[in-house]
Amino acid sequence: MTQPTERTRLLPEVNQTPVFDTSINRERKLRVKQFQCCLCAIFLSILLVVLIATVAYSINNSEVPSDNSTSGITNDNETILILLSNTWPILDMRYKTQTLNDNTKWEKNLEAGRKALKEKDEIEKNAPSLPVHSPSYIHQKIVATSEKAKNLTRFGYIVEHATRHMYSENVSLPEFSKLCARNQMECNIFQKYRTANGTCNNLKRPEFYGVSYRPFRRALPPDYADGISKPRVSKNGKPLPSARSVSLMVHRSYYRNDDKFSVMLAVWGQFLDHDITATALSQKSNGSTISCCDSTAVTHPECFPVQLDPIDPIEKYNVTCMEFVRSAPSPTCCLGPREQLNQVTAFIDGSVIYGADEEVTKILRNFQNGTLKMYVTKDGRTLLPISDDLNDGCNREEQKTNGKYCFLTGRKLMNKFDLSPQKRGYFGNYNDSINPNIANNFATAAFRFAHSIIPGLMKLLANDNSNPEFTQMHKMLLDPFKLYTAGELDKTLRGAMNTTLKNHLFEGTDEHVKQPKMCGLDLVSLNIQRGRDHGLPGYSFWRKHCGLKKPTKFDDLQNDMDNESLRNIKSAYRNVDDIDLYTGALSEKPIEGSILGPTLTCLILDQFVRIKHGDRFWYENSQKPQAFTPEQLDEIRKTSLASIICDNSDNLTVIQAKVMERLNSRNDYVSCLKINRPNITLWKENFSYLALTGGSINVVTAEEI
Ligand code: HEM
Ligand SMILES: [Ca+2]
Repeated sequence: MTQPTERTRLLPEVNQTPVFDTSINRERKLRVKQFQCCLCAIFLSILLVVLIATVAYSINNSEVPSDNSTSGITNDNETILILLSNTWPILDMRYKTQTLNDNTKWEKNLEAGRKALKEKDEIEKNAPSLPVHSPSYIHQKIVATSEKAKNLTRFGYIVEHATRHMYSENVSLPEFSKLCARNQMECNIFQKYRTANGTCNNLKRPEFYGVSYRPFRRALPPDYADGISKPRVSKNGKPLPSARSVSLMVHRSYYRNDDKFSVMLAVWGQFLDHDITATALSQKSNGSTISCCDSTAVTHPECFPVQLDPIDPIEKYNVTCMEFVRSAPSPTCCLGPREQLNQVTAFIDGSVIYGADEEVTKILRNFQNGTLKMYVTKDGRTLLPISDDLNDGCNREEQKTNGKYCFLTGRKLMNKFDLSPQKRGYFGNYNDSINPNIANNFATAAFRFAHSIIPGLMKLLANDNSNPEFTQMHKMLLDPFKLYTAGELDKTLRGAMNTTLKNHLFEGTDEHVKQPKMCGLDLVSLNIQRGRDHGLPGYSFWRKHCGLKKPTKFDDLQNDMDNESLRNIKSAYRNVDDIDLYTGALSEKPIEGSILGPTLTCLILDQFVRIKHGDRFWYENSQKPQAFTPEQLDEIRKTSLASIICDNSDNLTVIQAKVMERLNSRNDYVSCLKINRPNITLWKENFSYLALTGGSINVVTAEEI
């Protein structure tokens, strides 16, 4: 059976009847659903810029919080100057790997890898799976890993164990001239549209840069306990403090309602995140989940459960261990340390909507008027299609009552890095030497900063905005079927635009302490544990990477963190180099007026610079044949998330123009009819281009750089 993915499992053409009505592919009047892929991707890009701009806006324009005694701010100008003095994007540090090629020299290593895979498959037969619909089950299912990823990561497993064998045989690494053998791929330089999997975007590295199903980029060499794949340990060789202890000790609840932004900012952020990162998790060879906390059963080699201290508040609920399965090893073309697999394209190309490879794209499309398949509710409204897996953790009636899943950069910098959208004209800084691939640190730590701004309660607002209802965020997230009821979609949209974000940088939810029985999972612990699983070096090394002062002792961080955070960090960790990136970076004093400290600013900026400057199909680029005309670009610039929401909601008639900002007198309701929209008639397909090339394909052969 195909594995579900969070993104899009469609009903197959025949005979699958989930709990709810199957779809009749009917078209509905809504205009936006008919957008072509490229258009939607552009809108995504613009909205990304809005997101960054919003964060950036906060960096320069927010009021300094009144309670500086706890949060403080970092020395803004000095930090910005340090950041600016880096060469951007910041150079990745290379490290040694050994090219895999047909050379039989490696065959015995690969043989050892294959043997390890067989052994794993054998152990797995007796290792338990998780109970369907337990929180961890849902977690493993929604952190979706596709069938394709599963098969690829099996090769990753072989490579990892081949590397281990090579090391154990004490084979010395010979000098190498290039990191990996590069296959040569032929690309059509006249290709007007992006490919679904990102290939041929970069003509120098057509099958690697930005492409889906490739390993995450390493900005710093990994720090594994054994140099190959075992999760990071303390500098003194002992285990690190448990991720859960760090979560409880350092990530204290520190609520301060941020009244500037609405939950829509986070909703958008997460949507964007899913366009650029999706880490493959380990699963059994038959695709089932892996349970790690049953001490009486066989332990799966990919288990890395979070240990709990006897004093943990969860203990009283008889929970002694937190489920955690490692991310799957990515196949690489080299023998070397373990890498993780990004299942999606690094470009902001709408892969979250259309799929990140050709096969998925085909499954999703109607092949009629450029429409996607949709689910049509009884009352004729269209929603996303339903998963075809009854056990995907969501697709169940009982889930309705059983929602147990519980989880809780400044304008100056933006301008400097050309991250702001142009008001007119083209963006001229495409650079084919830039590797846009998503950094492991970005997916695993830096961009997860936003987990700290999600409120526990969501407002639901009916038409007249009176009598708000409240629902717990985690319940709402796992109850998509509520949207089948007329009015619920609009209530949820209004709620997201009218609930303000939390700004608890030193994140931690009341829930993860008070209601652990409900959760069994704590997102902060997962983030920390994930960083160790991926061998992310400690926080201090990332400071150095960003040009900031690398601490050699805890007290060196006195100016960078507030007293309480530093005190807690000191009591949690033994060595300053042990501090996890997620914890250290979130504990930094924010740059004045921002919610992000310097390390997060640096890592996030670096990634977005790469995504924009390294994308040949960026909507503002002037390269032909894909370039838009200046007139088309002007139309695109009229798009806003507000107009998209107006067009796709059921009966929303008024909206604030800046939906990611709170409704207020300067951002008040306006009629949906008054919101600007692009004139899409400028996109009437021009076939003369095909006629010009006579339908023939000009091929450029990719070179090595
Ligand atoms: C209600 C809101 C959210 C929930 C419940 C949630 C939950 C999760 C969970 C369970 C994971 C996987 C944890 C692991 O096992 O390692 C995850 C990963 C992640 N989250 Fe969130 N998240 C939310 C919002 C956000 C937002 C707003 C952002 C960013 C703006 C974000 C960024 C990320 C990133 C980058 C990852 C790694 C994704 C990957 O590579 O697979 N999340 N989140
Ligand atoms: Ca993408």
